[in-house]
Amino acid sequence: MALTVPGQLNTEVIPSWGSRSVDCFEKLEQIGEGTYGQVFMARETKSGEIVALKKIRMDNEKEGFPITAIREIKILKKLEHENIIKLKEIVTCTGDAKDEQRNQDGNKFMGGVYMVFEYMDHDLTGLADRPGLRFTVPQIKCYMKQLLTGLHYCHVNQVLHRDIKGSNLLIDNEGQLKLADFGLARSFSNDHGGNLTNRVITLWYRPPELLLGATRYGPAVDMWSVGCIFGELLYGKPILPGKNEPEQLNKIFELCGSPDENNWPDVSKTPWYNNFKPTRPMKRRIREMFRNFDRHALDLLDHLLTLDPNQRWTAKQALDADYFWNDPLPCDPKSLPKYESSHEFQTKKKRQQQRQNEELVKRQKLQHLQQHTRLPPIQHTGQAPSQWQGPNHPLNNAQPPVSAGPSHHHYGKPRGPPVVPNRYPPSGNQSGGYNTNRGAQAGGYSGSQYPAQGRGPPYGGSGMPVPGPRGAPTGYGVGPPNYSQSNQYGGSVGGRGPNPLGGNRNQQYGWQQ
Ligand SMILES: Nc1ncnc2c1ncn2[C@@H]1O[C@H](COP(=O)(O)OP(=O)(O)OP(=O)(O)O)[C@@H](O)[C@H]1O
Repeated sequence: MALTVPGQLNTEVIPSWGSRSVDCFEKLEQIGEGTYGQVFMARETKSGEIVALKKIRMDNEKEGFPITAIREIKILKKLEHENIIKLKEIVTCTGDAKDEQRNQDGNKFMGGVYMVFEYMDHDLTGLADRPGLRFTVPQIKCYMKQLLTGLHYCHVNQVLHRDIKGSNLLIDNEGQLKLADFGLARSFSNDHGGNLTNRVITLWYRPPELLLGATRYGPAVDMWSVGCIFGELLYGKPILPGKNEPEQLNKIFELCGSPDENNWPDVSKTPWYNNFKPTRPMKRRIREMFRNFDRHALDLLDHLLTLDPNQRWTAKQALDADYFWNDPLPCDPKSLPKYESSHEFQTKKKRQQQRQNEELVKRQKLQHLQQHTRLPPIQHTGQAPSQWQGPNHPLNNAQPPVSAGPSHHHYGKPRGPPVVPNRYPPSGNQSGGYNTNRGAQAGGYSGSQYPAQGRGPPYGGSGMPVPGPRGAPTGYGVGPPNYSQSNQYGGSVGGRGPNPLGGNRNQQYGWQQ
């Protein structure tokens, strides 16, 4: 692969791409399963290097190679930055149907096209789901800073990610965080019509302008998602877990206040405003809900979760926030503890296994009860614990079955139920007063307000998932975003003067030593 200086665009074409076979790799285990295809951990046979292979799903493609994959490859080829996942090469496999059958569970790959990525030990959702794991404040600052630095680089280079969420933030055991899954990303440099799809970004992380039907938008959409991730890291669980689009908007308005011409000039011009405007004014409650957060954290959160996309902080503004320049400073990524690998796919699988075990134990107990109810009680003394009652038994570990949060794709249907038990340890305000149990109707919408499914513009009131661009590429329009491209994203990440605590904001956001 041609080398470029990190932080610069890679404009060279790599001629060898696609010329190698996937047979150069040995499949180790599956680490991801997405809308897009499966992801495997694999070893390159010759060098022994561990990589991640993402199989490009072709089964639904009548029209050849999927446009989303072409976009992802094109965008990733041009981005070169330490906080963006590195696409190393593309490999192919021409296995026939018989081979595919035979290799289904073996260590060979089936036919198709694979993207070869550098391997990352965790994704943020998988890592945060580890029982007993507690992120420290310097650690949260460290991850947030890397997320913002990577995103700033994307935006400077006129790329919108459009699917920022925990499972797309990969972390290695050196503490490096990298943005991944550019399947919904798009370059907005040569578009001049502003007709982009609004059916992007996983529901819980989707900004109000998209939910209100905007098709002219810019980097601010990613910044809303960053706000949701930040809130989640501090609060310990997703802060806006809507079940469907109307409920999502309602949750946003309950937390951020209802939009009006004062706090969001021109909101009434968004395509679906009249369908979804709240029936009563609602107060902005971020500072009240999260009142126990550190004031700098609260200030950053407040600026990220700003309703008006034009007033929402950019990645550069966020990197300049006092939060990152006051004690405790972000830690050096290398100083972070090393954890056993954890990907959302695996933690979910483990949980599923645990739930199955619990079910089995329940059924066995019930059977046992049924068998013995008519017998005199027996005293069990000195008996070894059964395989279901040992110290590692799930019942003894008392872990509630948890939903992994929304990581299913984009089109309005988050993975997992809406009420998600706390998956983070307390690191901010645990008694912050944010009531996730408030129902969709609590916020002033009348249920009848939504057009019936299939009628009218936006969403059916039923909360049914809406087909999205991966399934229907027609959703992608061409045209520029309507946000101003003036200097905001024009330069390198500069700071705003010396860090009072010794760091220098002009030094590319260097780490605390
Ligand atoms: N380079 C990598 N190293 C390690 N794990 C990875 C890598 N790339 C992806 N994964 C794992 O695979 C999962 C799915 O990958 P990715 O998001 O790229 O696929 P997708 O099909 O677009 O999934 P989704 O539909 O959830 O967005 C990630 O959440 C992550 O856990």
